[in-house]
Amino acid sequence: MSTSNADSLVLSENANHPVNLICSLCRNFYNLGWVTGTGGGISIRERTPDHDHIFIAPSGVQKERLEPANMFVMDFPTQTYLRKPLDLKPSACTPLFMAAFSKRGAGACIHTHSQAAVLCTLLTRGKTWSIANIEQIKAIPRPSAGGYMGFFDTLVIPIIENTAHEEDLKDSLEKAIEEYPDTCAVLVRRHGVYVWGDTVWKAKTQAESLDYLFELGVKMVQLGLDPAGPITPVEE
Ligand SMILES: CSCCC(=O)C(=O)COP(=O)(O)O
Ligand SMILES: [Zn+2]
Repeated sequence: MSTSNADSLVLSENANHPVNLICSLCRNFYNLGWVTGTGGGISIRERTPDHDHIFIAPSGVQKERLEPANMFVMDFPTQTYLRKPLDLKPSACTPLFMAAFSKRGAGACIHTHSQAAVLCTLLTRGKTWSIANIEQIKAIPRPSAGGYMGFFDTLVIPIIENTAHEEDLKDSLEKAIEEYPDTCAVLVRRHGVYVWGDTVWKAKTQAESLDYLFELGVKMVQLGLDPAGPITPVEE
């Protein structure tokens, strides 16, 4: 069987090729309850000395059943599609993924519909969600200091309001990215979260750590504890 130039962009035996990673990670995310019922997904940017490509899954498909042949490939510098599967549309999250690539130089961006993320947005009517003094915060980067957050730091994640259509979140997500220069994530009220990282593995670690913190934060509120409150002194 002959293969077109465009198909060669998505055909690889390498498990770490972006299209293969999108398929395997989406199955992983599905099992975590992050991308059920077609919601959520991931986009990966591949920068080499020869090219700068964005790999995007199709819209409205069950993300745990993706195959490499379903993938869109965009040339990042010209923002034109190099590969467009017939009868499919690129993810509605594409403008949001592009914001993370353009404004943060991200290597991957993950969007989840995790219930823990959604619950955190419902526990406040404010524009941020916070948690403090939890070990897992140390997995979250703080680019302004050139490293990672510390145990005694307060993690603040901006929350934007949901819109009728995913793509209409772009302007408010970009605004949140600018207003919170240290953040690696933006929560979307009643919807989920976007998390990005310098590499696909950093994006995954950060998404897992944040989801752990979201779930913990929800449980703390259920127990009457303030996730962003001070450490209660222990008895001497
Ligand atoms: C029930 S999912 C609604 C759309 C959405 O929020 C989402 O994250 C999935 O968008 P896509 O276009 O990638 O299917
Ligand atoms: Zn979504």
